[in-house]
Amino acid sequence: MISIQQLTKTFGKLTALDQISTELPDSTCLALIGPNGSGKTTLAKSILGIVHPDKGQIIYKGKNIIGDFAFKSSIGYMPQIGRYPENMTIGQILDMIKDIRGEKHLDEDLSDAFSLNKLLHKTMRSLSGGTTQKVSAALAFLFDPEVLMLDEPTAGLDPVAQGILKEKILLEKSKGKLIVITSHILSELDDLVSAVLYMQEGKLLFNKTIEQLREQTGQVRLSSAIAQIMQSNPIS
Ligand SMILES: Nc1ncnc2c1ncn2[C@@H]1O[C@H](COP(=O)(O)OP(=O)(O)OP(=O)(O)O)[C@@H](O)[C@H]1O
Repeated sequence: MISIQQLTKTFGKLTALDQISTELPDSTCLALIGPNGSGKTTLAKSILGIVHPDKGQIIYKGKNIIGDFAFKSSIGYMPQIGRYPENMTIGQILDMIKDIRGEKHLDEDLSDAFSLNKLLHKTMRSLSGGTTQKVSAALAFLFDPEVLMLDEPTAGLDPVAQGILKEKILLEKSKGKLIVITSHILSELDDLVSAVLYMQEGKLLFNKTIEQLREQTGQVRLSSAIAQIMQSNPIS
């Protein structure tokens, strides 16, 4: 579980994160959603250690992880657009990252399911957007991390690859992992997420389970439930 306490981040006069306090439990696939500019990426990057918050704490296993580089080995990250050295091949990228991490225990489920072993000789420059996404997904899960942060993970993937990734996400959730997905495509989250954290203007509006959202709104589909909540609680 990750516990976020009074997390605040400003950029000049803009408050990107406004005293966010909430808990992200294990065995959860949590959707981090909200309008453009609401602070989702800033929150995700704070957990990833890319953004340094001004105030507050992010507690993982009893320790504040802000500025703690050791935590990074517990987290897998799939960026929306993966950027890799263009002249390197998929095989070289995989080998380089395995070398740097030096870990023996590898989870190659996604590499195998996406048949990346047939593409190892291809340079990153020559890959389609979807294949680059497959490499990013395979890397995020490769070291069997306890926490996964996935940014628009299925965007750009074909339906078969989307299905493979969704199955993998659900499998890892069932093993007790915390998976945080940032997405604007609510329909892709419907069969995946077990909780929703909704942000608006740097504030946390709610962090609720799917069951709570369904009970509150009477809606089965996530997109309909969120739409109903936003209509009944418009934020000016
Ligand atoms: N490095 C930065 N310097 C200045 N302002 C920033 C920086 N990063 C983010 N912001 C601002 O902080 C606010 C929150 O941005 P953030 O990227 O977290 O939003 P988001 O919810 O992820 O948006 P989107 O859905 O468009 O990706 C925005 O107003 C953004 O312009």
